[in-house]
Amino acid sequence: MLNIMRKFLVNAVKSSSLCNKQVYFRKTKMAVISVTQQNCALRNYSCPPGISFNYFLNRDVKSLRSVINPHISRIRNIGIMAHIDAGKTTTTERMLYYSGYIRTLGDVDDGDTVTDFMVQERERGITIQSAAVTFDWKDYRINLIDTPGHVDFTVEVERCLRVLDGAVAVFDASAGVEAQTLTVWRQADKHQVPRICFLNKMDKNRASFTYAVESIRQKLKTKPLLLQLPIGEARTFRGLVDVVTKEQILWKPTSDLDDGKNFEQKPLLEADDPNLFQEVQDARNTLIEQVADLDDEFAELVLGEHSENFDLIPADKLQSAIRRVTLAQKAVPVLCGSALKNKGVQPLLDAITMYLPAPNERSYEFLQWYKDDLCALTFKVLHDKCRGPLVFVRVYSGSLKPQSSVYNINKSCTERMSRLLLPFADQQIEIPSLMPGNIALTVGLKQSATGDTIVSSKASAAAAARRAGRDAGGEKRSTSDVESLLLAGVEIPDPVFFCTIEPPSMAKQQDLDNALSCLQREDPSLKVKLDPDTGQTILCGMGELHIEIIHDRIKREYGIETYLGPLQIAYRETTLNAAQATDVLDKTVGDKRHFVTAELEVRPRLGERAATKPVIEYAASVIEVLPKELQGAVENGITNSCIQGPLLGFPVQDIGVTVQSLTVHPDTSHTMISACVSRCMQKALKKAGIQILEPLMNLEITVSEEHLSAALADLAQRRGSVQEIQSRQDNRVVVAAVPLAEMMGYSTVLRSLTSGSATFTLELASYQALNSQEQSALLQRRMGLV
Ligand SMILES: Nc1nc2c(ncn2[C@@H]2O[C@H](COP(=O)(O)OP(=O)(O)OP(=O)(O)O)[C@@H](O)[C@H]2O)c(=O)[nH]1
Repeated sequence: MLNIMRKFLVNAVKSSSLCNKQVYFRKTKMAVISVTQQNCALRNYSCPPGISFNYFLNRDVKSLRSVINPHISRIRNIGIMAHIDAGKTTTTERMLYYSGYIRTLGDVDDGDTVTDFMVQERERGITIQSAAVTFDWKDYRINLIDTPGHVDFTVEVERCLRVLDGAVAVFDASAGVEAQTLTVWRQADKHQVPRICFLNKMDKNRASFTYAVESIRQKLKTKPLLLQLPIGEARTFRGLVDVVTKEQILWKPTSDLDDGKNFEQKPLLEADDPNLFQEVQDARNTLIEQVADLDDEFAELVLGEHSENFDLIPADKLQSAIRRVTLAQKAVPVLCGSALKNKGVQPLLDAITMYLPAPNERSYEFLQWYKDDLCALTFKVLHDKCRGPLVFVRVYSGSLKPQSSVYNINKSCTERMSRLLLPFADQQIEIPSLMPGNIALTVGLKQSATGDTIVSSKASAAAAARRAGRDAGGEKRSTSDVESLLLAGVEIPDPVFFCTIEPPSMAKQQDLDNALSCLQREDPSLKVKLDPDTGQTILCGMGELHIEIIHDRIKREYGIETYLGPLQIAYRETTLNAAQATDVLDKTVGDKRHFVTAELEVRPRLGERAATKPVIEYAASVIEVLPKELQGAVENGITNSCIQGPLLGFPVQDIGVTVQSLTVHPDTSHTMISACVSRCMQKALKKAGIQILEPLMNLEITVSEEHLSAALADLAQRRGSVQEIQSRQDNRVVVAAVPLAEMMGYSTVLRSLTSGSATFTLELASYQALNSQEQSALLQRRMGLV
């Protein structure tokens, strides 16, 4: 019955070896995994041999299966997002504990949390993959996704955001808004995800509620609604006051167990603390005014019967109005606490159910085309050695059933799904169906990759495509246009680093290819290609940490010891000038003569921002006579020639192309047209002269005053230009632009310069032209001359 509950990828406990080469390690305390077999059994990471799953269930872990498909209004699909180290995993762990799904509190520093289950996550104390867990809080089903904070895994955050209805942004209350918070906040804006803010780490020495709120207001350009005030700060932090109800919540340790389960909730009286009482009174009045400004229904109530005395405004009316403005993304509720010290997480859970939307309160354009047919999105793939790929799906409409066939629009294939599982905390429960709004794991889908759209059949995809086509305002669209309307894709930024990867022997090449294709299905930001000159496999990633983790996973999960070549920068090429070229192709294959002449002009598109696809135009004389079906062949030829630039083989970007003349013999195949156009393009690009572009990064370093000058001196040697130095509490934040080529191994250097006290984030800003000296030095290096 419960035979499918097994934790995936949890051989972590068996491993205690450490990766020697570390790009990013957070804590010295994390040096060795300390999860013992005994811990493992208690935490139920996996089922040890000889012990049935019932063994675990019969102990006091909450029964998980009372309601498999709760009413949609009772579901919350929530993400936890933040800058690295803000405390997402610790907060998630507390949520699972207070909701009764785990019986011991895990700690990221001890490497035994539920959601950071990969070996690398536990060793390093960082989240790499997003993890989805399901639990119930009061009468609500919460599907929660803990996302990574490190900038190399931003794509992972974005693809999760698509399937979320709401998010909790976690902040370190001593740091306020940090670099990566801004990135994930922008992503959440893009996907229009309503949010609440949780100011974590209120127990830390330099924690400041006021500072953190101010930084949210200024840097995120949003309206914070203060729903709580802290009682005490830093060492004295001991509780909160609920501004809406004016109740104080004080955590009191009972005996020697301070797990935060016990707290006292009672009205705050003036006699308790007159200053705090007044502060709460003022905060409530401000909150009421703020909400009334944003919500007409509440404004009527405030201006009508309660205009004389805000105290009489019922808490539930204020809560409903806060919910409306949060859902409309006009403002963001702010709560506070300390996950590590077990304070503030239960009110946060209440706020999630109270203020964040249910799936049916969100509007998704594509739903109208599916009506009640199945529409689901895959947002994560894991590979389980026994069960094959496990694909996380979110159902938007219709329902999913095990032992059924589904159609994958992206891959244009029908697949059979064998089982459906709910990822309840660290167990998986088999379920008979999955209804709209809910999230589950599927077993059996072999082709589906992260980001695919799943429907019930090819016919249902075609019906949705017809409806989408009709809704396009009568405008005629191609099948591919309509299909793209049906899919909610995630833009994947181009990788900035690459390196060669080689198996220990040729015999292992096939295994390596299989491992890489599995990893690519899990992680669309990982690109793998073949070097056409050397035949070597090239791994392209979002950063040093990304590539290092992939290398490590190939070794641990697939048992292949690979060799990585030196990490290289993914440069780009563009043209310096405009140039024209002509080409003629005249080939007879069998009894068919293929004849094409092409004349093209290429030119730089100045001011364009990393437009990887060339902008193609046609001379009037060409467009008048060129049949639509040949246009595709011409454009393929142009686009393909931009994949590898003529100078160093890097992609060509920011160019415009005009097809000035084209003659095609009637029997000519499309492949021959593309080949001729492509050759013509290569000639034109060479004539135009190539300029190499290098990735320019936004760098943000948080460093103490004491180490500021050392960090700045080092930056100057790296062609870095400092744009701003901000103050963040006692620290300085240096905002700079630095070429990526100068940042290799920066974490090690910064660590030694600042005795490990500084942190930094690096994010692609743009591409900049190398000057002629730098360009010729690079050419010489690439040709092995220096
Ligand atoms: N003082 C204090 N430390 C905390 C608190 N919450 C988390 N931490 C610590 O902060 C560090 C980071 O915690 P995590 O929960 O891993 O943070 P995260 O945001 O999940 O990190 P990534 O997923 O790697 O981005 C760990 O050392 C935690 O013990 C808190 O409330 N107070």
